Amino acid sequence: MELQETNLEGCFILHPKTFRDKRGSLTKIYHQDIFKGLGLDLSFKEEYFSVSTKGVLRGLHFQTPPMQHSKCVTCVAGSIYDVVVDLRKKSPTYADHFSLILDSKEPKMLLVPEGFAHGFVALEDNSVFLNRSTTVYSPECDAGIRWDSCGIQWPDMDLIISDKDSLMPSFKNYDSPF
Ligand SMILES: Cc1cn([C@H]2C[C@H](O)[C@@H](COP(=O)(O)OP(=O)(O)O[C@H]3O[C@@H](C)C(=O)[C@@H](O)[C@H]3O)O2)c(=O)[nH]c1=O
Repeated sequence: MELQETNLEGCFILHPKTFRDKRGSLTKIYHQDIFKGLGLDLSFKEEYFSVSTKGVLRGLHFQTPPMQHSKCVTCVAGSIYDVVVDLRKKSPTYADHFSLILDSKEPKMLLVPEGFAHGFVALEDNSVFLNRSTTVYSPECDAGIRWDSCGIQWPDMDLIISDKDSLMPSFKNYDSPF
């Protein structure tokens, strides 16, 4: 596993090892000791996946204290345009974002630390997003900011957005707790 820094401190791209043979491939996306060796001593508490049609935008989401979490996200089928926004008020990159394409052909993960909002757009039908978090889901602490309020250049396509996400506060009207 290789760790690649991004423009946002504490947010990393992880390049897992993929074994390929005539049957297909096998990719190891989590190994506790390897993560520890990379300085990622995280205790993951929950994991889930979602399936999205092309054009579905989910985000920008995070959990507020005391249920804030780090997470490790990837795409195991199809492809997604994945984005994080730094909500840490004291960070030199506060309000900045980072984006990358995650897909199953060349597996990568994004390590999203506490204090970041996260979202993505599915670039293909049946894109499968996999999320592992260091706290469990808390409806009370489930929060977000509007996808189009952070200066992100989203892919130019017809977007499908939930009512919940459409009604999120804008970045400038949100008082970040981080
Ligand atoms: C995220 C989540 C949702 N749910 C429920 C709540 C709701 O009824 C249904 C769908 O929830 P949402 O609309 O919030 O799902 P979704 O928009 O896919 O939420 C996800 O978006 C991406 C961008 C993230 O970064 C994730 O952390 C998560 O917030 O699933 C859980 O029970 N547990 C969970 O962990």
